[in-house]
Amino acid sequence: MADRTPPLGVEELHALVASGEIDTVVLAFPDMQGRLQGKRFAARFFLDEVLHHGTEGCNYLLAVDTEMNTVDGYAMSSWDRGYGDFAMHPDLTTLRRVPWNPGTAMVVADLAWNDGSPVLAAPRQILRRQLDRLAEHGFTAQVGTELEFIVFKDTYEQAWDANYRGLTPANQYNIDYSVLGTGRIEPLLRRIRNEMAGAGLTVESAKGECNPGQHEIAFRYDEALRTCDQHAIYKTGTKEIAAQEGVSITFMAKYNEREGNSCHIHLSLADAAGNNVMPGDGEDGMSDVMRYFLAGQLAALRDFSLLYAPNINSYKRFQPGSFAPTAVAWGHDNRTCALRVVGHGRSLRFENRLPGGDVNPHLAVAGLVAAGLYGIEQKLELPDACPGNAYTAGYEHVPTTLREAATLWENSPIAKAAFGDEVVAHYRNMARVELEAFDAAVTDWELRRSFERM
Ligand SMILES: NC(=O)CC[C@H](N)C(=O)O
Repeated sequence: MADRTPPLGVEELHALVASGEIDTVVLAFPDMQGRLQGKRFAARFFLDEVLHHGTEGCNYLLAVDTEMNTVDGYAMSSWDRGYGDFAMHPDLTTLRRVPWNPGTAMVVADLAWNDGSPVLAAPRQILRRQLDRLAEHGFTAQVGTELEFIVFKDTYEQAWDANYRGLTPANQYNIDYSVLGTGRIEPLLRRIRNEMAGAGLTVESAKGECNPGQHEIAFRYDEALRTCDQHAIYKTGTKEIAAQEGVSITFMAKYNEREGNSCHIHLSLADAAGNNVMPGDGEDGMSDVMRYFLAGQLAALRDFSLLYAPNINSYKRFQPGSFAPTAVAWGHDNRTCALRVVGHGRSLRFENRLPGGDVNPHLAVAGLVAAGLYGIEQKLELPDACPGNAYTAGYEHVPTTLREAATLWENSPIAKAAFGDEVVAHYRNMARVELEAFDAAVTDWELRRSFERM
């Protein structure tokens, strides 16, 4: 990891503020959708006050819908409870520059109630709890997330005004792995790569993808919480850079009827010495721990789909022959399965192919860890690998709608045992709110089919 810009130290921040190089500090936390919510502080005020005492934010930030409407059904936050504050405490291990905002540093916050107790339903707290459980078994989770996105030549404002119709993608045809295709927007991709490196992320590469204008930038895996924080920073930063460049980028799971935007998540376990514990001596090259962990993924995949695919739109990706999964199956380097085992020896890991670009990484990785722990604790037996085309092999299907996923989640004993009733109810309500909003909406699909022809 030689090329990593180290996250900023507090002493260094003091010096940069004194010299005038940094004048702004963003303090933010990932919300239920994985978006960064918070405030931009004058750097001197941050150093004098916020660094020591934190700040506050309205607790409705974990109880609104995607469009920031107040909605009912959340036990921790409501009109009846007065929509008070929760505290935001900077996690200084996340302090970094964000080069796309000149003179600015950023730090991620943990949320707590006034009595100091953690906000259990906050995504970062949910992940921390599962990582603590994993640590009790002597392991850390090493995670990489692979976000795909589509670039349009229209600005975000033009896209909004056009109702997201008739936009011009940055490439006009399939540019999967095409160096010519990525070259077409290399100034944008290069800015994103270099400025993310300046924010402390370890960039690996950029490549083209199948849907016109679709690309992927890969980052090196890291410890789970760090990867998830960086995922949120990258997503926000990429949209900010796109806006500055007069273009727009979407991470939505399924923008149109062509290939969706995935966010494959890779995970391996390391022991206290940092060694990967996934490889073993058996014929399949896997350790018992890996087999249990993978069996847990299969057992909980449907119950935890809400964490991997949290929106109405997420479920439109799961189409046969699309490289997005439909089958609850695993295989060795098999891209037709929801779970793909990849790498050898030190690099052995599995990939969950369910999540789309709309995933909340903190929640999804919490799901992967909880599922794996279920497998370890129950010593679950791993079914046979799928050797061929999992799309047509008759496996159990991943949920096809948010409604199905929400019902599975709500009734899951695995979810209740791992996450607790409060967290299960909170995210069940989030799905209910989305479903009610969607059920009440008249879509352009209905208009096209019905206006004249019905
Ligand atoms: N790189 C790939 O395997 C393509 C994934 C595909 N875009 C999806 O939505 O899942």
